[in-house]
Amino acid sequence: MGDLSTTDAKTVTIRRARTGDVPALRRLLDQYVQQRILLDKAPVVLYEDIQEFWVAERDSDGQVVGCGALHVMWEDLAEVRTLAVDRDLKGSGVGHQVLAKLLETARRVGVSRVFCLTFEVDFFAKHGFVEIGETPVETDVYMELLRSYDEGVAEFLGLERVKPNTLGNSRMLLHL
Ligand SMILES: CC(=O)SCCNC(=O)CCNC(=O)[C@H](O)C(C)(C)COP(=O)(O)OP(=O)(O)OC[C@H]1O[C@@H](n2cnc3c(N)ncnc32)[C@H](O)[C@@H]1OP(=O)(O)O
Repeated sequence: MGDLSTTDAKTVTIRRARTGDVPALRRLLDQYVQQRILLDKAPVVLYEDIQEFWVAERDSDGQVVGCGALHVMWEDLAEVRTLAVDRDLKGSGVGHQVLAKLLETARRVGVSRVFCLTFEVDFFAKHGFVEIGETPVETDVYMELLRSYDEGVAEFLGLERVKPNTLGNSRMLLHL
């Protein structure tokens, strides 16, 4: 057989992440953390969060070329995190496939609203996310969320101590 066509080389399968994917997740993150596009996550955090992650595995060679995570914050609320596609494959539809899977997962677990913090406003808007200002929870839920040790929840709440991490990002919300 000859070389794979360009289309075949970009065909991926979206599957749940496994612990063995952590080095590949790190490689994907490393492409974007230095420019402060994505927040860094230590390997231990990736292992702890592995059950939240989905990956895009390239069919032609089994390489992980995309990832994304869904973090549930409250009964009706989750956040899309760490959505990343290998630099060489950007614009091939992989990001949309991973995000679609995260939103399907959100529906399945019973969440009705999905938050994200991103520079990629147009990309998320294609899936119905809209920019928001205030943190979209009632005061009693806000007070409960303050009890979380999770940095992402602190960013969602807009706490001063994490604001340097989030400068320039847009806060977006999708109603499923
Ligand atoms: C909450 C968070 O995690 S925020 C962080 C988001 N991540 C980042 O900013 C990290 C850096 N960026 C990335 O990793 C990626 O660019 C992402 C995740 C933002 C988007 O993933 P990509 O795979 O590049 O996006 P994808 O290709 O699916 O769509 C982008 C555009 O590519 C083009 N495209 C989509 N499919 C194809 C295709 N088959 N062939 C050619 N072009 C295509 C389209 O123009 C598409 O635009 P559309 O929105 O009008 O459909």
